[in-house]
Amino acid sequence: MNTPVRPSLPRGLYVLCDDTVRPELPLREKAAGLLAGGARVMQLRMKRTPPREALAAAREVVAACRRAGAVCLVNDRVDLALLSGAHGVHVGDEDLPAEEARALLGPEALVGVTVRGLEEARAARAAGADYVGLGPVFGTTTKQVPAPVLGLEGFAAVVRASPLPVVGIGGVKLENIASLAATGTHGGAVASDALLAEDIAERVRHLAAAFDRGAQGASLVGGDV
Ligand SMILES: Cc1ncc(COP(=O)(O)OP(=O)(O)O)c(N)n1
Ligand SMILES: Cc1nc(C(=O)O)sc1CCOP(=O)(O)O
Ligand SMILES: [Mg+2]
Repeated sequence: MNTPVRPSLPRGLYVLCDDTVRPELPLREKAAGLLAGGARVMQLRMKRTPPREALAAAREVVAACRRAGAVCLVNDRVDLALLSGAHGVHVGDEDLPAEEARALLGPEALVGVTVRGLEEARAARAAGADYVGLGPVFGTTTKQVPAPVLGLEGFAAVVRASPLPVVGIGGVKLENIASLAATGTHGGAVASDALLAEDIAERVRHLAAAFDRGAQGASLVGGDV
């Protein structure tokens, strides 16, 4: 019998293909720009797209990610992740619990969970999550987040102790992503800084390179900020 193979979450830049940022630009065009810039992991975040359109968009974006060799996760919607053949899902407090997402998607799916601190990261691990999204690291206008800004030091403290790979989110931009990476975090999630750029692909290239530079520094000095 074959053992199920779950993809690993690529390290580095994690992009959000988000319908709340620059809503006039179709998701498929956002995804095309993000992938042209070399995005290796993409979360499709649809908060304002009606269900049938969301399913069509998910199928299109997942197919584009698979052609490009990128991992595609659907935000919130386990049903859409299943129907579109996504690699997995990202869930938070207002979504299905991680255990139920895992039960529906199976052992080959990636499941990410939003956390606000270390205790929640430990609980996410116990619930079968593969990684945690930890934020908000910095202030953001993309979403009203019901939690205080962690700042780099607060974020780094959780990264050091987390039992799961951490993806930092919230206000991550070109000017701060290298410092974020220097905490030793597995990834940095970016929505507006990539999607509001005139040239999305070029911005993604710069963001990914800046993360990698910061991570390189972290590995040289042991990961402390
Ligand atoms: C990588 C990552 N981390 C956290 C979140 C936030 O998820 P959630 O708390 O479910 O909030 P919404 O994104 O659904 O508004 C995320 N999406 N991605
Ligand atoms: C969707 C989301 N979740 C957050 C959290 O902290 O849970 S912050 C956030 C917004 C991320 O967008 P931007 O890169 O534009 O700040
Ligand atoms: Mg959610």
